[in-house]
Amino acid sequence: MSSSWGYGPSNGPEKWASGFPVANGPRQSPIDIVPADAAFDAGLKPLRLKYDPSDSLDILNNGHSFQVTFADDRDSSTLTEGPITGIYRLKQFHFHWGASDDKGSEHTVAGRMFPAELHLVHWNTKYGSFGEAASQADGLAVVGVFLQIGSKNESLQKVLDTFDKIKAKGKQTTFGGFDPAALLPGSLDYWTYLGSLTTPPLLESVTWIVCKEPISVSSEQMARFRSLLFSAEGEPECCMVDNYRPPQPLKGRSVRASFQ
Ligand SMILES: N=Nc1ccc(S(N)(=O)=O)cc1
Ligand SMILES: [Zn+2]
Repeated sequence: MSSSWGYGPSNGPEKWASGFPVANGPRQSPIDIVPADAAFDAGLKPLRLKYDPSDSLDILNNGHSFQVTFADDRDSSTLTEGPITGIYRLKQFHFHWGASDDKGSEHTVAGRMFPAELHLVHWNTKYGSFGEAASQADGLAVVGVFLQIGSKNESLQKVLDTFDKIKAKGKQTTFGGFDPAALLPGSLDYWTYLGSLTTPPLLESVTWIVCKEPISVSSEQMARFRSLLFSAEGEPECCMVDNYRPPQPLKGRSVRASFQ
């Protein structure tokens, strides 16, 4: 199971627990965020995101999503402040999306699904590498941003313009000089809680930071996401859609808000 997990009826989220028992653990992600239940915490600091476009390296179809990978050998693209302590380096960003505009996000807000969700993945530099950090309770911090249907997102379009080169699983191409800050909403108000990776290995090492304000994406741009394939060249074509895990039980966790 561990090498062939996916989002289909035979290998999807309902089947992951057999290969990854932590799937039923106490701090799994995503969750449904209920704003009325999220207590404002005046002790939460504003997010401090400092990204260097020269750190962006390449874009890859990994068979589950596509991801833009960053050089992480220096403190040049970092997340500090917010709910975390220390310095977390940006490793990659990727998305989750649906087969139609009425679904696709992993986190939901009072039961509302968005057509897609962006994840900016950072690791705690006290652990030396992403791999080491991923197994630590405070090892990772992921900033989640919802996408909602509206005007065309010109920054996102730069990413979508590479899709002809990464249509199939395993394809990658260079992608330098991209500033991920251009994908952030105007307000960095956020909800935060302790959770996990939302795909196998589902490690419970993530401080989740979910932005309240979505960014825009046009319906035509969402159609471009759906032109990617889960399948590799030479395999029967399988459209990359519905690559999201549904919300998981809160199990007594609290969600805090950085805003009133
Ligand atoms: N193996 N690396 C991963 C990194 C981030 C995520 S997520 N979707 O939780 O941001 C999942 C897996
Ligand atoms: Zn993700």
